[in-house]
Amino acid sequence: MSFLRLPIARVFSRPSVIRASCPSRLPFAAPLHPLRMASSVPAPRFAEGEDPQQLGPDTETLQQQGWALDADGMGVTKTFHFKSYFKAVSFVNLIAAESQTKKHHPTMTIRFGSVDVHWTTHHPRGLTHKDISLARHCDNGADLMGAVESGQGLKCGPST
Ligand SMILES: C[C@H](O)[C@H](O)[C@H]1CNC2=NC(N)=NC(=O)C2=N1
Repeated sequence: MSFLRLPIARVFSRPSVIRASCPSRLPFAAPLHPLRMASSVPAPRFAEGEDPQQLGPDTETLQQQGWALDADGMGVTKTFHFKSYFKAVSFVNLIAAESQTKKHHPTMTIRFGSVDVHWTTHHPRGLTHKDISLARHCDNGADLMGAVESGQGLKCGPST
């Protein structure tokens, strides 16, 4: 079978598009590759109308920048670390302003010295170019706000 000749990483990262025309199959619309069935490695699942040829490589680049794909492949998350609570909140405000402009809003969790950002698209369901582009905006904004490596962020107790 031809897929057996593909490198494992390529097989596992092959993206798929969710077919909104068949809602009863959601969220399991993407055909699972036999090798991925036994694996927990997620693959991106793009919303109807998105271009997987374009967004597949873009998503891989985001993953290389520290963004993690949700288990269902329909969202991306990253934690940004800061040396002060004020910087963390300022970063959130920066993202909030762009979100308002683009009419696309992340889920953000502010901690003492870090912010978790999660992007997904609800309508149409799945990963879209908006998620990808705003995730990139977060990376740029984090640089602007002086984000640091995880070990260097402000900490307050073991769970923060
Ligand atoms: C009408 C309005 O633009 C939509 O409801 C927007 C609002 N913000 C949103 N944000 C996100 N993350 N996903 C959406 O699908 C979404 N939809």
